[in-house]
Amino acid sequence: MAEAQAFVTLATTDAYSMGCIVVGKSLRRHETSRKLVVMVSPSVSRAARLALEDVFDEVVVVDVLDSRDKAHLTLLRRPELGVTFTKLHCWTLTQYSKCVFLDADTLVLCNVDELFEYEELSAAPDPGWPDCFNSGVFVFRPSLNTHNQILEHAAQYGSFDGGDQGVLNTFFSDWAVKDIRKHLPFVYNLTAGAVYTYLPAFQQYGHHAKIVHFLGGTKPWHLSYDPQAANESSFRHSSDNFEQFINLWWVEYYSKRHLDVKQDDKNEDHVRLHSHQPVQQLVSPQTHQSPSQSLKSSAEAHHREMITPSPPLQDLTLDSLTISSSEKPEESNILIDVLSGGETEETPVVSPPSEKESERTEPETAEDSAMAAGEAAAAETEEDDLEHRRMWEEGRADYMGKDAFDNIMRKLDLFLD
Ligand SMILES: O=c1ccn([C@@H]2O[C@H](COP(=O)(O)OP(=O)(O)O[C@H]3O[C@H](CO)[C@@H](O)[C@H](O)[C@H]3O)[C@@H](O)[C@H]2O)c(=O)[nH]1
Ligand SMILES: [Mn+2]
Repeated sequence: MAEAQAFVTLATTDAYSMGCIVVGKSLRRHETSRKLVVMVSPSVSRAARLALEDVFDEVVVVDVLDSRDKAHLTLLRRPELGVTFTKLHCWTLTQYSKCVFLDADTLVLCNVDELFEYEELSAAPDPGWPDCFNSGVFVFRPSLNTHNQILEHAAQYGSFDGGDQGVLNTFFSDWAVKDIRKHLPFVYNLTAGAVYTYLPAFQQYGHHAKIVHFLGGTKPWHLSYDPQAANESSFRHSSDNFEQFINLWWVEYYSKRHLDVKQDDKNEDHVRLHSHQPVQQLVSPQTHQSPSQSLKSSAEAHHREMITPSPPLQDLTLDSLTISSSEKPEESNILIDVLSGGETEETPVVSPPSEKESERTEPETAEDSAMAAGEAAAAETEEDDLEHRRMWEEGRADYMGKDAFDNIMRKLDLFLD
């Protein structure tokens, strides 16, 4: 019997592939010891697949399954979700004994390998109907037998929401009441909707978020940070708490770290910092656009990204920076760099991906950006900084305090001055 375990995600389009990249990178950032698998349909472009291969241990091509259940999908107002039946193919990954499925629109905030201690079918409640589980994060055991049974069940009963979540909830129909151990804590599948409907709970418990799920029609890759809109009270009211996660999503999307630490070739030399590794590049989210404008431009940016897998910025190596790489032998974390003022030798280059090449602002020299970073670092005492870093590494980032969106933005902006 297979012993290996894996995190599994899915993309049937290039846009959802962007999400998978973030799922994979965020799992690697937090040093999962499990394999990473992405299922893709043949409609995913070659460029997108190549980008996925950099992050995932396995890219598995699967056929698209479609519920074609217009009636129910219309009820859900999401005509595109029939294709989520494709998710059911995850049960065919029998080279693994146990897996954790993560939707492509999730972002992992800390190491969540403990999820493998749960049994099939474990999942968190859906915020819309808590007696249903949300199928964006679930623990399962691959089995061709179960796969067949679920497909037969789907053929016979359909899906009450037209997507996989409806099928899975009627198939694992005793989830709500049978075994509380199969209820994942909500922090493993924290959705924006829950923030809006129960803000005090988010303020109380949001610090413990482990996986954020961008459930709904608008995904991070459709959006960009808009500081102007964020200051308008209506916008602020509804979304300022969740907005920071969109920013983190973009930071993760553009981060380059961890691409070369796939489990297979993971060894000490790879994991530790090495002076000839390309310098971490960080591209801040797009700015100065209304959400509707950015919908269009981020699609264009995505297009660019998929055609040219590397970001449209020049690659720097540590050799081109004047700061010594020997001062800090520890692998640094790009988010820590940003949050703590970027005082490490791997000063990230921050530049907004603007529509026109000429609009791009870049630090004049690496020294300039390093100096700005140095000043920012001085504002924080070393002790605070160490504690902050330790908390971050333990996955206890204070997204609503020190690591709040505004602080991240402020520190990102320092690099642009
Ligand atoms: O065109 C698509 C649409 C979806 N997906 C994949 O299917 C997942 C689910 O779709 P998503 O857009 O994330 O759905 P949600 O907005 O999260 O909506 C809910 O409803 C869906 C349908 O039941 C469930 O699959 C979700 O887990 C549940 O959270 C995505 O994350 C992708 O992995 C694709 O690859 N291509
Ligand atoms: Mn989802």
